[in-house]
Amino acid sequence: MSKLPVHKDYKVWQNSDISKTFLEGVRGAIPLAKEQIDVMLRLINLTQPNVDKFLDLGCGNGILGKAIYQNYPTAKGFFIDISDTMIEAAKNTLNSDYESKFIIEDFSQNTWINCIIQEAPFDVIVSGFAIHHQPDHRKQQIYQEIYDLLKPGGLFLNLEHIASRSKLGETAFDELFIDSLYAFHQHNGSTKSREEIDQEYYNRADKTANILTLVEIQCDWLRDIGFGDVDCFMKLFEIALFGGVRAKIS
Ligand SMILES: C[S@@+](CC[C@H](N)C(=O)[O-])C[C@H]1O[C@@H](n2cnc3c(N)ncnc32)[C@H](O)[C@@H]1O
Repeated sequence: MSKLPVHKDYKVWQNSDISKTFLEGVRGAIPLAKEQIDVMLRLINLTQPNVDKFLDLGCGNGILGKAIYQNYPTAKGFFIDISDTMIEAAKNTLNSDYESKFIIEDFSQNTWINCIIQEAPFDVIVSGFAIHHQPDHRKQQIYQEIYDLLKPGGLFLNLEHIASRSKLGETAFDELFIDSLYAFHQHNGSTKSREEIDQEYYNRADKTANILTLVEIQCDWLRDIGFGDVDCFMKLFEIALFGGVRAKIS
């Protein structure tokens, strides 16, 4: 069973042990992680002939932004995260190969905009598994803030942990994730049993910080804000890649 402290909100990520546990023991076990990034890049390629500036919100170690650089190596990337451990990891991931700016900031308050507004507009804004810690009214405000930071025609993609519509979907997701974690840890030489992994999964410190919402509802919020081409582009049980394009004429 996990010995990490239990937090009730997104500030759980400011605990460096929790951030490290995610980076070392969970990120690599996310099912279909490579495919999610491939689909993200495909959508960026289809909508953005050029990417001058992108933002990775709740960047962790910068895995999503790093993928964008593969196709747009001259882009300027901005990486925001509340955790200094994560920002350090992002700096290490990206070295000095690319033009990057790293900002420690909390997007739970609308004042986060002040740290980045002078760099707007962005061609692309991505976020991975970060916004779901906010209550629904704040999620909607964040999506509006993201819309305002995009150029007309700019793309927002959220790779996110979303709610299941059914108990079956929830159970299938949990079982898949535990199998994937078990395989990942075995591959890395761990002797933990599947039951131990199962216990850690259900007792993990950041689980109580999740505020999951159906992807259909979140897509409707994006449409209400004015995003076009809104879609859930990929979904595997409780993992969804969804987003839309800021209207070209406002
Ligand atoms: C599950 S990790 C995902 C990291 C990365 N996006 C990825 O795909 O691997 C969630 C990240 O969101 C960050 N985060 C959560 N709430 C935040 C907030 N209110 N402001 C800024 N960053 C936040 C955490 O510190 C953490 O790095």
